[in-house]
Amino acid sequence: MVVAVLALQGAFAEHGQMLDRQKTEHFEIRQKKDLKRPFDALILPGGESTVMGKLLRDLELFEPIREKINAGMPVLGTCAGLILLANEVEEGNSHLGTMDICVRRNAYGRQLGSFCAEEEFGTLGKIPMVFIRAPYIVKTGSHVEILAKTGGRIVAARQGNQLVTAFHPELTEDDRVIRYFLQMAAGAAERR
Ligand SMILES: NC(=O)CC[C@H](N)C(=O)O
Repeated sequence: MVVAVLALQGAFAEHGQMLDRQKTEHFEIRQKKDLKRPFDALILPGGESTVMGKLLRDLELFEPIREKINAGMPVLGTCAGLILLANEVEEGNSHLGTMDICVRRNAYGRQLGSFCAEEEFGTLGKIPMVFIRAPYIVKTGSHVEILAKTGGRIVAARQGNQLVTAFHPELTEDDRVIRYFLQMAAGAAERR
């Protein structure tokens, strides 16, 4: 299993460290030629979705990455990565738009911009969740499975090969979310 981490901006290094802890091979995608190297799964990290969206387009990574995801490449989008995957962004433009969700950016206001919570995640039990100027999901399409909520708001979901979290699993020691994603990716690799 080889995981590619989009490394244009934001918290990509932390994802690399998390993958190291899982003893999973990984490399960074910074430019178009990096996409030539084979990989089995992709991580879109947290950061600033507007900046990442612009860089994806400027560096001509946008279309090839969108095509890979639409063709079934397992992808984990955390925070800004979630926003990049959403097909609807309230009061803004969507980016890759491969996932049938509508998101609200910076959704908790300035005061509550960053906070921690502990909530049930699918069948994994209670997961510690770190939110940093996080979005939440306001609407999901019929093929989207809701995996976690905090304060009644959707903060994790899955649609087939796409897994998104509004929080940052890479910033805690708890490895259950990344293990869930790696299993999802291993299942997809088996089916190929
Ligand atoms: N920690 C994050 O990734 C924050 C997301 C950021 N507020 C955005 O809108 O892109």
